[in-house]
Amino acid sequence: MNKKSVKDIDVKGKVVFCRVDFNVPMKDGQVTDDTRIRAALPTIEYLTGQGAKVVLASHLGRPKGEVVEELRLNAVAEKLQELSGKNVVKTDEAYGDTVKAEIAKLEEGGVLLLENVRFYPGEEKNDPELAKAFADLADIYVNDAFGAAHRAHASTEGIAKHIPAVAGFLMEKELEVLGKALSNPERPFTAIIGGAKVRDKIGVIQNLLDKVDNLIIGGGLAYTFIKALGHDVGKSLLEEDKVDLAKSFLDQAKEKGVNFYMPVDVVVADDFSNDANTQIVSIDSIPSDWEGLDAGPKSREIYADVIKNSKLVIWNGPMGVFELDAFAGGTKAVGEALAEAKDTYSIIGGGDSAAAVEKFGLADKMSHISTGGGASLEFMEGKELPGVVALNDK
Ligand SMILES: Nc1ncnc2c1ncn2[C@@H]1O[C@H](COP(=O)(O)OP(=O)(O)O)[C@@H](O)[C@H]1O
Ligand SMILES: O=C(OP(=O)(O)O)[C@H](O)COP(=O)(O)O
Repeated sequence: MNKKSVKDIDVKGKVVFCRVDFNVPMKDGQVTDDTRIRAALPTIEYLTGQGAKVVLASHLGRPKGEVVEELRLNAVAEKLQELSGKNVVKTDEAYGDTVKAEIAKLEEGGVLLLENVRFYPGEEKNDPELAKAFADLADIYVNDAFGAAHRAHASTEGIAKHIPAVAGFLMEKELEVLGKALSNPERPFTAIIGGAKVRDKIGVIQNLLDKVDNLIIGGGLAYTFIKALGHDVGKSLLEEDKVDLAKSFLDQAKEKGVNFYMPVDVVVADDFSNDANTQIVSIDSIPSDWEGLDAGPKSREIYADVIKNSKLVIWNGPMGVFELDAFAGGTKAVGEALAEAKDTYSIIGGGDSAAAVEKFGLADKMSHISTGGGASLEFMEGKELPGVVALNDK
């Protein structure tokens, strides 16, 4: 990497604004998967060990510039305290005089976690004033939030214009591992794209079609493609205005010789809950008031077969609503197929996908679990990540 890292600067006694991606899955106010917090520990431990005063910043969810009580970072601070064994001061704001006063009280090696940076409208707009307000808190900026590196926001990009800006260890490691695997990919190369962020992910497919041999579409993303084939999707997740785009991807895959796989059958439910009535239906028979929440058994078999015959697989986004046991089967099947495919290099990307393999006890069987979903996809597309570009060159 041609960017400076924490090792290239002296941080002793300095206030370091360290952007991390603590956008972790939560339920009932508790952190349900701490992968992203654990992944940031090496940088935090290095900085504190060097005598820096560490000010951590993260987003959680998509509060859209407003305070959303459930998206405060208090539970994350507690989890960090437990995992790091260090006292973590938590502020209820992310900049300003109160925060400055708390930072002034920090000792060398102390850790403070700011409030969710997305409570401020300026964060996602990359407002220069907010970026300056963040920079005013610290002497040095460290970006260790690989999962948010594809976002040009005030705390991931704007701030780097004001103070020395370097990469953390997680950022470095992700770029190195992904760079190695994806610069000259082993073939057959398969991408599996699922999850719920349809708008984010559908655009990525265009570039993937020039890179991969096989493309598997699953999860909530699949229904826009099922619709593109002319089928009704009932109450399933659907981006109506992306149906034509999905249609064009189906055509392009044919032209480019990419094998395109999507579900042939799905598990539909009459309610978004574990107690819902469910049926397995072919994709041309989704009942109008039911929603598709998982891949069906035939689809799982097809996916497993493709995985078994691939040398490199990048998987981003669960195949169904795996958080509910009734709809976890498709995601589990893909995880198990990857775990069994010993000659296949498997890269898992995304907060929820990482949580899924962790939940099924398969995490140690994957070649690399990336903390970034969208970020790893954009990296794979060959796009420059704004959070990386903004850092100081070596
Ligand atoms: N068919 C579906 N309908 C609705 N939500 C789905 C469906 N399949 C998967 N999901 C949801 O997608 C979410 C993860 O999506 P996303 O954020 O795109 O993945 P990642 O964090 O791995 O990048 C999970 O919470 C899962 O419940
Ligand atoms: O969870 C994240 O992305 P991911 O779901 O693609 O892994 C990152 O924290 C970025 O979050 P965002 O997609 O709301 O900007």
